[in-house]
Amino acid sequence: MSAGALPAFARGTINLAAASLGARGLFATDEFFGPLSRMLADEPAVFHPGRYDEHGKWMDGWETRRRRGPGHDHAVVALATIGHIRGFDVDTAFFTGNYPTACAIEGCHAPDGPDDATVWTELLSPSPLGPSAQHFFDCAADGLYSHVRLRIFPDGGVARLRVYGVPALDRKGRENEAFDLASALSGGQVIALSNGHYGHQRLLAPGRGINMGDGWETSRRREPGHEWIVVRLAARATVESIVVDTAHFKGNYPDACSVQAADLTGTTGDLPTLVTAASMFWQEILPEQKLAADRIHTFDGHLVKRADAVTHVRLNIHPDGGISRLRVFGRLAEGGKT
Ligand SMILES: NC(=O)NC(NC(N)=O)C(=O)[O-]
Repeated sequence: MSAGALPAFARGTINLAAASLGARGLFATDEFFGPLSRMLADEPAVFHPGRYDEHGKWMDGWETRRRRGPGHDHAVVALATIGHIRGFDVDTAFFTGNYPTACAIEGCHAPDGPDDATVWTELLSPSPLGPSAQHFFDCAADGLYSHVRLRIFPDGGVARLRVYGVPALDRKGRENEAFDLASALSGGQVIALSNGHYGHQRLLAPGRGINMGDGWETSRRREPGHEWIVVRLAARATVESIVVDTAHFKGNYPDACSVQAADLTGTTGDLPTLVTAASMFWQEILPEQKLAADRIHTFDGHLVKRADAVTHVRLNIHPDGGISRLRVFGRLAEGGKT
């Protein structure tokens, strides 16, 4: 596998253990050399050869002290949202003389947090780890998980733990209310786009962008036309309002935006390829609207045309630029699992 490439099990998933999505370290048996929170950072781990702190060598990850007796270390992570788990990346980047020799992972479904009575299910049996490398493990477990417990044998450092999974949409209590169906935490997902030169991964993330790198930004368009991005909603829904946030995009916010939508229930085949060709003809639900720099734009009832229930939306930006967040508020419709 080439550097940066992800295994097949990660396709269509998000990292449920990403701090930027809301995952948190809840407990660790020891954090002497490196706090658990560092293991959940989004950015790839780095190494600073001359950097030491009062505990020893500064390492970019969770690192426990050397054990001098029996036992092993473990840590509990609250996932960003409850989901189905497809696999893991246990990354020991830069841990060369202090990586654990093996790890194991368990999961539980405890929306209010695990306690002594919590039942943990083994998701990864003890598996060997090596120095400074990503270790991908697929996970065939059924069920929904809110937390994982990482065991390391006997001690040592893990630069990053990534838990690849698919968020489970919580429909309870939502039958009669509008909510953001594009949210990555509900299962909204970008499936195709015309240009993502400076990234697009955070377009559907929770919260506001912290800087210009926290959103979708295209390169400068040097020919006629415009850029677009297609989002699969968390479920089939009727759209009521749309929020387009240009936070931090000041010299490069798009001049205008528009939104189209379609119901692709029952469509089979390679959806990213299909929508690339077909989405330009989808029904327009928001006609072209002027945008402003660094601002939340809310387009509601009188602008958003009430379409039938849809499963996908296409945000067009004219002609190019950056959008920090897209939110698509709607109500659940019958059937049509996307
Ligand atoms: N050079 C080290 O990293 N040593 C120790 N770890 C840290 N972070 O200082 C250790 O004992 O594993």
